[in-house]
Amino acid sequence: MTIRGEMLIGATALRGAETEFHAIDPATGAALEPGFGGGGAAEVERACALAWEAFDLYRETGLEARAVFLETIAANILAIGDELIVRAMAESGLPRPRLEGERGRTVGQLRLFARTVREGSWLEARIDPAQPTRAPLPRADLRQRHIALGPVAVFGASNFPLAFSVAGGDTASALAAGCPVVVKAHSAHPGTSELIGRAVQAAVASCGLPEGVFSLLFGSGSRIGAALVADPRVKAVGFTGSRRGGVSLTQVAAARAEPIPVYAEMSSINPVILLSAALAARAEALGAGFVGSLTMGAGQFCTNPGLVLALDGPDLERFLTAAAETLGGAAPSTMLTPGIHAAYVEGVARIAANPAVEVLARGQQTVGPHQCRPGLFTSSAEAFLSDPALHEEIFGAASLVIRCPDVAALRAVLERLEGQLTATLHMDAADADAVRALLPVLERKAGRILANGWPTGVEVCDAMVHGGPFPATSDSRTTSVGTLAIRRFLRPVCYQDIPDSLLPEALRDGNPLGLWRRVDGVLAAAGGVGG
Ligand SMILES: NC(=O)c1ccc[n+]([C@@H]2O[C@H](COP(=O)([O-])OP(=O)(O)OC[C@H]3O[C@@H](n4cnc5c(N)ncnc54)[C@H](O)[C@@H]3O)[C@@H](O)[C@H]2O)c1
Ligand SMILES: O=CCCC(=O)C(=O)O
Repeated sequence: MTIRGEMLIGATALRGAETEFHAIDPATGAALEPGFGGGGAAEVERACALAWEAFDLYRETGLEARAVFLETIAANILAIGDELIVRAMAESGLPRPRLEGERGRTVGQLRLFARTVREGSWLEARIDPAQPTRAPLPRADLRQRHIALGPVAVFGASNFPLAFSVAGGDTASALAAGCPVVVKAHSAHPGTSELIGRAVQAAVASCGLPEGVFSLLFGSGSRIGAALVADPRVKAVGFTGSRRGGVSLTQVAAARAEPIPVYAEMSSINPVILLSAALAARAEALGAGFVGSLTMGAGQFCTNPGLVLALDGPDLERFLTAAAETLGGAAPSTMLTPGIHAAYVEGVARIAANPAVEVLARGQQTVGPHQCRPGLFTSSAEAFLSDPALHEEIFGAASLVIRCPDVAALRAVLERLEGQLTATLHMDAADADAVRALLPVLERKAGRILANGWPTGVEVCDAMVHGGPFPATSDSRTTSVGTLAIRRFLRPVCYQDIPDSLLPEALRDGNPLGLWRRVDGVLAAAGGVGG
């Protein structure tokens, strides 16, 4: 497949007339060919018009047809072959094994949503049959299902150029829900985006779907990104990126004549709590394991463990010695973009200059451009509680260990934290009482609570929650990874006394889709009303 520097608007491919830009290979600083033309108002208008035109048809595609569409996208992505991996490596600085794994995750995610679509429980069909003789008042026939919200604007993330980008979780879950998608590509990996975009575009065509089901735009976030979110035909937004970008888009969405939901995943420092018995039993192993998670992918994971809490004492010293030793040997690795690298260097300089912070260890010196030199820092609970600057995420392999004088201080630090994607507990049996005391706090703070693991590496499955209170996300009621993500793009509709032949199939008496439905209060397997 040839990368042409073109946007994909419905079935067409065209070059944007706005400012040309190139992807940068962060490992060399060199500009990659070809150049990409950014889109403008005309392309946003066309993509949104096509998406709106496609909406009513696409949202009523049969479950099987929609599932096959998702599976076709997955097959088309695999069919691109090594060109995809080579281009993604050049545009992101990420190594081959990581990108091959991410491609597997992306394809698996699409197939998981195909399974979800076929199974149909996301329709949440509910039927309360009429009770014409009920006294004192009869009950009407009431039936509920979920329908797609409308066209969704998706912002590709820089740090997962496949799994959180053009055909990543936001796109897969929106398409699964029945929503057309307009992607605003991340300018860090436009070639990867075009390759994946063409795979989706080809699937739309071969599955006989309306062309507006998918479009891909390039260009400036504050111009076409904001214009897309402001467009009245767009009904929801999926975003993974910076806190500033996510907050700005929620403001654009809230200021519309018709405000819409923005599902922005933004910032998290993912606290890790080392409880006393666990620390006593395996401080050295914990130190090494922690650094493995911290330095994975140059620390450019939203699940990166950026904060460690433990009671001060000899066992914490053992942990710190092991972590410092492992981190001291950690090789530098290329970061995603010059901008992300500059923000990391600035963040590390800022924390290192904080008088309440000790620099415990740095990784090996960098040898190339835009490389991340990992950093490990320590401070006290007292300093953390009095200085909000210490709560800020440094996107990259940097982490702060807080020495807590007692359990009350540890709990106070937790209470002071903003919302998080994850919270991790390292515990042994003797820590059970401490865990019981902390769990209610962690439930309030985080979307996922882990025991004796590391937060990096999110499983794509039914039970996953990759979300959490602000600023982890802009809407804590859902997740951007896993099958529950489909809910973000659905809303319930109730049909009262609508004749059976006019009802959507999901709600008809004969249950032609064979769904699990709640009928007269009872969750029932395939079968007609009353059957
Ligand atoms: N939470 C995460 O998983 C995560 C992932 C990547 C980056 N980040 C953070 O974001 C920083 C910058 O990285 P990035 O470029 O990937 O993120 P970003 O938020 O700057 O950009 C993400 C996407 O949003 C668009 N965008 C940004 N601001 C916008 C605005 N005001 N209006 C409309 N669109 C806008 C961009 O054009 C891009 O397509 C990193 O240093 C890091 O701190 C966080
Ligand atoms: O960067 C955000 C996603 C992190 C993730 O998916 C993972 O840790 O696997």
